[in-house]
Amino acid sequence: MASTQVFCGTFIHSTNKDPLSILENTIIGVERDKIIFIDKEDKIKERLEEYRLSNNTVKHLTSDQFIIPGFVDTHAHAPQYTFCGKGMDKGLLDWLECYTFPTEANFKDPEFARDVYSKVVDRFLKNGTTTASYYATIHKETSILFCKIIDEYGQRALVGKVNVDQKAPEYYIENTAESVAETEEFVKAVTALENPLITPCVTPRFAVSCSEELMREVGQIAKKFHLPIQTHLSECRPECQMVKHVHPKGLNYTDVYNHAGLLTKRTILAHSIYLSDEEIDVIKLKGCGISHCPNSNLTLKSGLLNTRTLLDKNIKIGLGTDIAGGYSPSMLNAIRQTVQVSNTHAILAEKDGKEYKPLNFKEVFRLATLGGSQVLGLSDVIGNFEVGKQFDALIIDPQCTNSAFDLFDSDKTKEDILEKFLFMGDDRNIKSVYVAGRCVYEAGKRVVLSHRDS
Ligand SMILES: O=c1[nH]c(=O)c2nc[nH]c2[nH]1
Repeated sequence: MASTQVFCGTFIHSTNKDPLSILENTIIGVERDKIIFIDKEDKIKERLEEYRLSNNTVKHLTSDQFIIPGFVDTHAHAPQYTFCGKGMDKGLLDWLECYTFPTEANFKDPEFARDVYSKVVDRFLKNGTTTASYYATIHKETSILFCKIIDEYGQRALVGKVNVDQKAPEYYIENTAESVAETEEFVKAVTALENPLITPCVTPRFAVSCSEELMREVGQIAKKFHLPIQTHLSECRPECQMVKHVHPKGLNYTDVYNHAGLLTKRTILAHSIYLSDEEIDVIKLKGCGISHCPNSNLTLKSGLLNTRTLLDKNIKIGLGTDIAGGYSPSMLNAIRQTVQVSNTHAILAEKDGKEYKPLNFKEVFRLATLGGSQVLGLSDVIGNFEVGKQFDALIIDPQCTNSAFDLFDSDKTKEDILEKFLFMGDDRNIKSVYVAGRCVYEAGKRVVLSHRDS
């Protein structure tokens, strides 16, 4: 069985019960894209015989290295990568007008789009993001081109052609009927790529820039083709006020989406900071997931999501970089900023004489992997290491050349080393990136291998 590989060493992942489960001296067998066995290393001989495999199929990690699941970025605006790290002086609504809409308008041009989109996917893979839920732009053709680029690189992704039919500049607005028709054409074109790793995602930008009719119509497309939906919800106070003004029927922000049929088990709601208890109940009832994007929320001065409260209510939560509201395309940054936002809640609570249990690094590691897979409706497929799931994984090398951090004798356990990597590591410590069992990136060199090369 030439397409079977066996990885041998330490694996660290999360389960529903345990945010950090460390499997030492372990072997994981991967046939094509799927995990076919997980066993102790002392069973290697039996397993190789059972599957008629030679020793050459075994990849032994060094004693310092370990394997974790690939990161899942639940919210990223791919076209905004061009101004990532710039333009952090404004709040959301001015930022959209000043930087975002003018930049996204450029994606009408396929040459420009190809260059930027290739760099985004390359960067995300280098940073260990094996799955991303991307927003493209309003342009159908270059949104399809983006999917073809993701296909070439072998990343797993949800991708949305964005819908905007109001409250945007004239140069970046669609006619409602055209937006709906092009969304369906986009869905059909992406489906025709026949890449099981790429899912079209219905993407009404947010309630400010979408009419009720547009939201209803694209909601119907999601229903007809059984697709996920992504949008923004309650990101900052001026935006929440604006929604009341634009949709004046007296509904709260969440109900504006609910009445349009946009809240489903496969809806990804970015931000969701200023929700009332009633809104949280609706989100729970509908089974939607929330993408927490702390870098963006701090950079655009939007607010501080109370992740602990939502987790206590069993709402699905994943993390997002939200480039370029967030200035970093790395999920390691999203992990760190999630911890900092949670700590800020604890500081504020203490000031008010209240108790607040901030998230620890293990819980946040789970949000960046398994949590993200739940938010994207992919928890049967990815998120951790279980027999039957696909092998999306990162080989972490804490002792690589130019490592971003140092280890000391006091760093005794794999848990210590994972913690250091999550807070101090960077892409130099990510040695290899696997998506659906394929190595799509090796440190220092890109391996462009799509699923079609099998
Ligand atoms: O962070 C954000 N980025 C965006 O591009 C956007 N559009 C609507 N709402 C948004 N929020």
